[in-house]
Amino acid sequence: MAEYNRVSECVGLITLRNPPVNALSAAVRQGIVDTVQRALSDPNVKSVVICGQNGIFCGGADIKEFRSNMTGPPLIPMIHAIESANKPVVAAIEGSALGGGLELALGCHYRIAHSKARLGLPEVSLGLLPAAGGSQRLPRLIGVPAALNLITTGRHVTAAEALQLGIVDQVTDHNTVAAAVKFALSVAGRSLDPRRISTHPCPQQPDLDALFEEVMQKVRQSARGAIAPIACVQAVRAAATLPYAQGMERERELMATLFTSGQARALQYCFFAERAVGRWRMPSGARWDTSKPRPVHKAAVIGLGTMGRGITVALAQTGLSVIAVETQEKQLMEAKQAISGMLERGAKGRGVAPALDGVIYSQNIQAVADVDLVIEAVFEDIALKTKVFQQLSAVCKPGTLLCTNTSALDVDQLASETPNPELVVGMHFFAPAHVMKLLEVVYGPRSSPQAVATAMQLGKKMGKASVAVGNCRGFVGNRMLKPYIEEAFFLLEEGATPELVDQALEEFGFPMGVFRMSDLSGLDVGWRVRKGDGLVEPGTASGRSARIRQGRRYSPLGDLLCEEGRFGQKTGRGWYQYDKPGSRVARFDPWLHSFLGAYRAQHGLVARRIDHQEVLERCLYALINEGFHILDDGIAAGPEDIDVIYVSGYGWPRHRGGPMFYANMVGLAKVLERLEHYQQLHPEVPHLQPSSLLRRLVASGSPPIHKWGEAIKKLHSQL
Ligand SMILES: CC/C=C\CC(=O)SCCNC(=O)CCNC(=O)[C@H](O)C(C)(C)COP(=O)(O)OP(=O)(O)OC[C@H]1O[C@@H](n2cnc3c(N)ncnc32)[C@H](O)[C@@H]1OP(=O)(O)O
Repeated sequence: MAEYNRVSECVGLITLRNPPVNALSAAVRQGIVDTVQRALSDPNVKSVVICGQNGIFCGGADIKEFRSNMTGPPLIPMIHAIESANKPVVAAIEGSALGGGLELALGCHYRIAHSKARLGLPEVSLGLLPAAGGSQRLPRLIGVPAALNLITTGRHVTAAEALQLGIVDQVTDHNTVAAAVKFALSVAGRSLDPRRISTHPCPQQPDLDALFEEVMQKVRQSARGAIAPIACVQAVRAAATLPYAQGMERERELMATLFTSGQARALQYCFFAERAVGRWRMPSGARWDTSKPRPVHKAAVIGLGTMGRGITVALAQTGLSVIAVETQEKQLMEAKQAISGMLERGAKGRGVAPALDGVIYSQNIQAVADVDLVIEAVFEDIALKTKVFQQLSAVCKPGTLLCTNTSALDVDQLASETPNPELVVGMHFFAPAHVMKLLEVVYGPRSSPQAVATAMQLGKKMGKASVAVGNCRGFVGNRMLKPYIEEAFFLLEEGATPELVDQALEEFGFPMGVFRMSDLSGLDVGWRVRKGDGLVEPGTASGRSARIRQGRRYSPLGDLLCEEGRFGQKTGRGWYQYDKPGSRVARFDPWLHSFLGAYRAQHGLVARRIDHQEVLERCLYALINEGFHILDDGIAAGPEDIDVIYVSGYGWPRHRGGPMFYANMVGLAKVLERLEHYQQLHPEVPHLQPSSLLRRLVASGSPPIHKWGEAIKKLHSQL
């Protein structure tokens, strides 16, 4: 797990070997301890180089070991032994040096990095802090403000930035190990005292208290209830104010609390879930590893409204050549200007040239004749989309993949209107499409595995968290959102206020509660859908019957606001009021509160006191319950798919792992009991009726989430 060689006669070369990322497993740590000892005791060795195999230095501690009884030598004494060595030790950093990997490098006396390497302490994103001395050494090396930035955000820096910050001593474009060996030879015999970071004091920083207060305030605000960023600030404060040994003790105490926390479990679950969704599978048995994607060199986007523009930018930024089609000349010109602006801003942020030449604009759908893949992004209307698909089928070369960007329409219905339904998949982007991480790749019963593989691969290229899901109303994300929003409306009828509901959800960790979010996205969006579903009736009806539609409880509150022209931020009025249309600061609106009072009186409803607990249970458990239906229906292959969708696209707090992980943490029996309780109180609300899968999982002893897949298979085979 760590290989030892002597090179250039007097340099001991230690190579970490643990594919794919040379994580510091027990065996690797043991290997390092043994090989360092060997190099230090060999009188022929004057200096030592540590590198990683296959172009990657080290991806940090082995995260998989965190949930087991950890064995093998601990990291801290291992790094101390390197730092206190009497021969220079040089880290040769290629690929990544992250977490424990960078902490190992900080224990070395010198660091040489390849220009393409990335370095960072991302422990905070796993609910931890750099507790192998990283929180104490980094501030001593680069100063408190820069260390706070890196440790509390977990961001990775390029080799160039690492050099500028003083994390590395040299950057090379050539063979990093060769450069490190040469460097190691040049420093052999020099005094190592100034190179032992733990012996340095932190660089002086004026007004330390004010700095920490300011950073702590910022971190608390952005953490939305996550505890690791706060512990990171506390650990760096210890580095800045205490001697090294005491700082290490503080680091250890803070880590002990984080390590066993539910948040760390949730965040580490998210890390693996994001990778697991790439290993997609369909109910037909088709899978990621047996389905070969088609090459996509040229793509097209049809319809350049908000979504089409974002999709064009996301595609062009991957280096693809894109044909962007909009039939109206004025809209085409406006879109061209907007897309160029987005590409320029994006390129500036990434320090690269904008891919302006990668996009060709056209008013004519014939321009897409030779593309490999088309994404249709016209208005959300099945008749219009069907017409576009028929045109595309006539125009495109054989084998072109036809994708529809839709948030709710029936992908299978669209596919059935084309001669090659196997080439059709949905690609549900989220606005703004070039920014938002989530992509739902929707397959119908006739979509070919190759079409799914191609869309998934393209999503990955665009940097999206791409999740393959089955075709149903609302797919996964929006289908689960419906009962969540409905419960929020019902709570208003029963006595809650938008402020109360939003506060409960925001304290839980959502960036915005349901009503602030509805004001942002526009109340008219849901209104249009409900009209299409035949649910909206004139607002004069009163009494209980006005609130039962299509045989189930219905709240017309959202419709009534729309009838008043209150569409949210864009009209300056919605569930809240705004200074002017388009402004973003939501304010209490006395009109809304007297409207709610009058509405309750008209419908004979008596307002009661509702607390945060009830808001969370009704909104979140209704959403989770729909998640169980989705799993039972085979629309999502596993709980990870649902959780990645909610964390990457719907603002579910990452430190709570996603709705299905949260249900697992709360306890399935408790979720079931609360759903049953609310269902008894509200028998006319079908989404509070516990899903049969939830019941069956509880009956089978509530297996932990990583065993749900197995349990579901077993339960289905018993049906
Ligand atoms: C006392 C505590 C001291 C230290 C604490 C730590 O060090 S915590 C760990 C800190 N390190 C990280 O957070 C890095 C995590 N890894 C990454 O960011 C990326 O994997 C990386 C290294 C940039 C490589 O990215 P790439 O896109 O090339 O590969 P991918 O992410 O798909 O990973 C490939 C497979 O490796 C598994 N893996 C990655 N890192 C670790 C790790 N640190 N421990 C265990 N396993 C790791 C990853 O899960 C992938 O496997 P798969 O089977 O596909 O899930």
